[in-house]
Amino acid sequence: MFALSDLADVGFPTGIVALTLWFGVFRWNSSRNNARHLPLPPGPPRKYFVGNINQVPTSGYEWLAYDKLAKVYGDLIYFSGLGNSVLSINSYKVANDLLDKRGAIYSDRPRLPMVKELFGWAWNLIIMSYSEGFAEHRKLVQQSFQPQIVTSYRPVVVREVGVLLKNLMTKPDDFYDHLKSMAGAIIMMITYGHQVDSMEDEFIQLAEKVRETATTSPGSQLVDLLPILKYTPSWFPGQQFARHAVYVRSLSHDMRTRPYQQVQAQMAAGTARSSLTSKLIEEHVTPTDHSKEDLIKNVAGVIYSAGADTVVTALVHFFLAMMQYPEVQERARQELYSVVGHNRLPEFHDRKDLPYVSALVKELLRWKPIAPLGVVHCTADVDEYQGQYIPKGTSVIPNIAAMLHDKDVYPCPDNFDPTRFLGDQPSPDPARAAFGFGRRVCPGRYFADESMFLAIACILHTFHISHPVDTEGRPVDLKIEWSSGLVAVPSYFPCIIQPLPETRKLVIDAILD
Ligand code: HEM
Repeated sequence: MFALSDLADVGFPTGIVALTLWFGVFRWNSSRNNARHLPLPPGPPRKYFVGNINQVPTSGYEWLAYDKLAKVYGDLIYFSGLGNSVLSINSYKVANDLLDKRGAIYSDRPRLPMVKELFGWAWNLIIMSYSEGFAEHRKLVQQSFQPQIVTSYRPVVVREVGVLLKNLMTKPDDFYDHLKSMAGAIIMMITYGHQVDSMEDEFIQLAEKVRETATTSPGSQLVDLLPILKYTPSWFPGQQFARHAVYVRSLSHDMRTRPYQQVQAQMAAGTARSSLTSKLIEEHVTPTDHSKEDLIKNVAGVIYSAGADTVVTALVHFFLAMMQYPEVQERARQELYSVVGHNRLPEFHDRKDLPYVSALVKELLRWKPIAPLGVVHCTADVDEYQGQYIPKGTSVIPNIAAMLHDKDVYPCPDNFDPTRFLGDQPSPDPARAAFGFGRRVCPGRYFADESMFLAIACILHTFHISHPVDTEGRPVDLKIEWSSGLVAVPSYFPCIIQPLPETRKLVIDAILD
């Protein structure tokens, strides 16, 4: 991965030309628009030429590094230099004031030449800017995941949770793979009517390859700060990422087109299952009008790319929390037994009678944030906030992890404690930050919440989860590390998963079609 200090690797002439051009343009624009000479928000000391942009955290666990800086500079930290400005937001209040309430200014995405132009992800709504068709794409995705529509996906979730339970019974050590397979199967069935039967499925494998390449957050690469570098040839010293880009571009292309083509072929043969894609094709594509095909490919592709990883990560955190907090696990199970009994699995309609399990799902979103820095926003215009000037084109990074671990809002934030959401004065719902903000808030949030609830309720109802111990009975050290991509994915850890005698039969009988 590149850091700004690697500038020497880029080669003197390219570096110096880029610096001069970008620095000059940036200085001219900033002074022209800040007519009242308001101060910029505080940040680390700036050096001549590069400013303080080289202090943007990029080396892993960035959310903790921002949080540390916030203790020195406050909730808003500003970095600038080389023609770029970055604003880190470290409190929910500021995120709500700017990203939610001033959505018209704060909902664009930055240019991100690395991800969009080199890696070929420009079609993906997650990083799409206003000018690239955001409104049209967003509308279609949002319509497909409104609460009323989400309830129509429930049979698919029920089926795949049943498969998950069976898999956990037969091969408990592979729980991580089973979760990936379940989340992928749900998304593929809803989006493309494609039945996933195992991790070997070609589309699950494709998503795995994409996941392997997504180890850094968009915006953290040198080429994102100095877009001119993308014009240097792939053999240029320090441009190894250009070669890697060719591979990633092919994955992006396949993810967008291959499942779509499968639906097209099945529709032509009359064998297609009804799905989001088949419905959109029926509504928008005619023999003489194919103009909406790209839009449909993009919309389906973004659901495929965004929907599975996030839910898998939340569920892996669930196993971790249950290992570490056996008393929480037992209380949730007792609630399930008292409401659902031993003769059937939990169902969606049970949720209203399961306050503790519902609180557990909320605590899961808060405890180990899934997307700790969300997705970077960008200002579409200049702005003023608390007497400070925020330039147009500023990349805005919400530190969601810090907001969900604010000890004034969530006391003892590192503890997994669902009771914080119960009683007369519950803590605020973490969904207000965990799913992002304003016009870019996660459109899949209702669906994610439903899938997580059912999987968690059914697992707790049928399995006991415990921490592995060594030969002397001491808990094994788990040595978990979290990745730095958009989703902070934990590394594999061992976990003991055993069927409960009371409900074992329910897993064996779980209906599969
Ligand atoms: C626990 C699960 C999930 C979490 C924590 C999560 C979180 C997020 C966050 C933080 C963002 C960025 C919002 C912003 O820019 O402020 C986002 C965007 C997005 N999410 Fe999710 N997400 C989850 C599940 C899903 C699912 C299941 C889907 C699809 C079915 C989905 C689809 C999307 C899309 C399409 C965007 C981009 C929206 C845009 O840029 O306008 N997400 N999500």
